[in-house]
Amino acid sequence: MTRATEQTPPDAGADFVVVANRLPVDLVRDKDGREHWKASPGGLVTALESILKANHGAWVGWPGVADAAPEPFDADGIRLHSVTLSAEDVGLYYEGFSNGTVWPLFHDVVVPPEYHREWWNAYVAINRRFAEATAAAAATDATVWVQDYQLLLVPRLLREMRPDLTIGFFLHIPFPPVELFMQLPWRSEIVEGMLGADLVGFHLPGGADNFRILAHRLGGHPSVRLRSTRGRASEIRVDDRRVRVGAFPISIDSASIDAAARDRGTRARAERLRTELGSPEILLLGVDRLDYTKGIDVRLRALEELFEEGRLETADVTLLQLATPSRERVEQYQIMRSRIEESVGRINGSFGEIGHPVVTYIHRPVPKSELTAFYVAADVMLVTPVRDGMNLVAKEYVASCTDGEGSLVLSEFAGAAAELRQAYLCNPHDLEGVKDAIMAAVTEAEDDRRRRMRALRRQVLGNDVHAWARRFFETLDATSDE
Ligand SMILES: Nc1nc2c(ncn2[C@@H]2O[C@H](COP(=O)(O)OP(=O)(O)O)[C@@H](O)[C@H]2O)c(=O)[nH]1
Ligand SMILES: O=P(O)(O)OC[C@H]1O[C@H](O[C@H]2O[C@H](CO)[C@@H](O)[C@H](O)[C@H]2O)[C@H](O)[C@@H](O)[C@@H]1O
Repeated sequence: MTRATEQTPPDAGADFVVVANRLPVDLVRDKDGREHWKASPGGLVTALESILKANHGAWVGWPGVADAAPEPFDADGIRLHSVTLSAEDVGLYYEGFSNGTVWPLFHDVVVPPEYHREWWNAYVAINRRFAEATAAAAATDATVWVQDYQLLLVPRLLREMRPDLTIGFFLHIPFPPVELFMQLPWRSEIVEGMLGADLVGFHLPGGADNFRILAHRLGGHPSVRLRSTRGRASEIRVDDRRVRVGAFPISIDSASIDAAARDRGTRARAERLRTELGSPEILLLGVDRLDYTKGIDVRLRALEELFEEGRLETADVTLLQLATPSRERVEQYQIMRSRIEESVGRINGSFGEIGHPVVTYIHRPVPKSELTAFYVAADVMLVTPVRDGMNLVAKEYVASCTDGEGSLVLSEFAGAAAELRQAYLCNPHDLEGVKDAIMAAVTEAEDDRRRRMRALRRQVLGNDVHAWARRFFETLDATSDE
């Protein structure tokens, strides 16, 4: 990787810049070629909105379609800077290196990662493009927060271009064990890229530990553990700099989801939904991007066996599975989609009645209000990923259980399991264990179920996404004061 050249800060620029693969709005191109913007209000936007507005904030990201090159514009007080990606860039950098190499490698190699020099070269070039756009958007001494695995090289590139900046980096997906990470042909470049930040954040302490070990093994950078009242934190020495490393588990806008779930319209929609689904005694729910990490296949297999064994009665139980389309041009996603749709067909063929499938499967996004009604309607939420950075769906479900009813079956391999200890935890690789967790969630005494949900709600309502952003910034501020 060649060094980036130092740049002069722009006269006017933002004091706070978020850099993410995607902008907080998506450009939508109609069939007739017309373009319009659609808000994509993820949790990150909600968490950072007030900080962005108060600090002349800017957001640098890809508008979501190939070859789009809109000029910078303001949306709700935030300056949006688009990074243009050609169709070839999308194929090599986004679908290729980001989602064909890093995503499976960092998710415990649940499908084989592919290592292609052409993908890597494009990843380096596009990371440089993001860094250049950020360097041009940031005011002197600004704070920049780089997001996620698509931009692992940006912190170092940006530091080389703009040494005046304070740089934070947060990884939203797991950081893998040393033995797996060592497969990566460009492992040193990736670690050095991340070490360009002043603060590197992970969801879990284990990810931070893995990173610290790799920084030493690959770059010879020593580290020390810091005393911290809230979890473990470390500091890595990189030449004359100190890079802080720590765990910052992300959350949701708990209060607003709680309020949306209490809304009369939402509750009425939830009632109607249950009727439309045939008024089942027990409504199971799954909500995921259609991704091979999410374990949709695991829960379908568990359900099929529970029906076959007669432990669940098909007359009483129905599953609503929302599987929103994701990364559809990546082969492993196509393979997983076929497998899931085949299972849904087989289960309904074996156990459904005319007009009453036992699995209702939706493969398209639904509006947020509809999703909240799904959460309110469900008796049991099934979250069974084989590996997941956090899983916000699990927390959203808990925030929606405003009457204290509802049970969460949660994989131990989701980041959320570290906080949601009172869920019905299961190992997604142990099918009998998953079946037992579902049965416990369905059959446990009401008092016990309510006790679990009370504890889960205390956790989720007491630790929201605003607290997450605050903790990250306080730590980042402390590093720049030292
Ligand atoms: N509005 C809407 N949001 C969705 C839909 N499907 C998933 N989501 C949201 O997408 C997010 C998924 O986050 P998470 O569970 O952490 O998994 P991720 O997909 O790997 O980021 C949650 O905030 C969900 O509410 C959908 O169909 N409609
Ligand atoms: O942008 P896409 O390729 O369509 O993918 C959507 C996002 O998926 C990933 O989400 C992760 O972040 C969540 C919040 O921290 C976390 O709960 C979840 O476990 C992760 O999988 C990805 O990291 C994002 O960059 C994508 O935008």
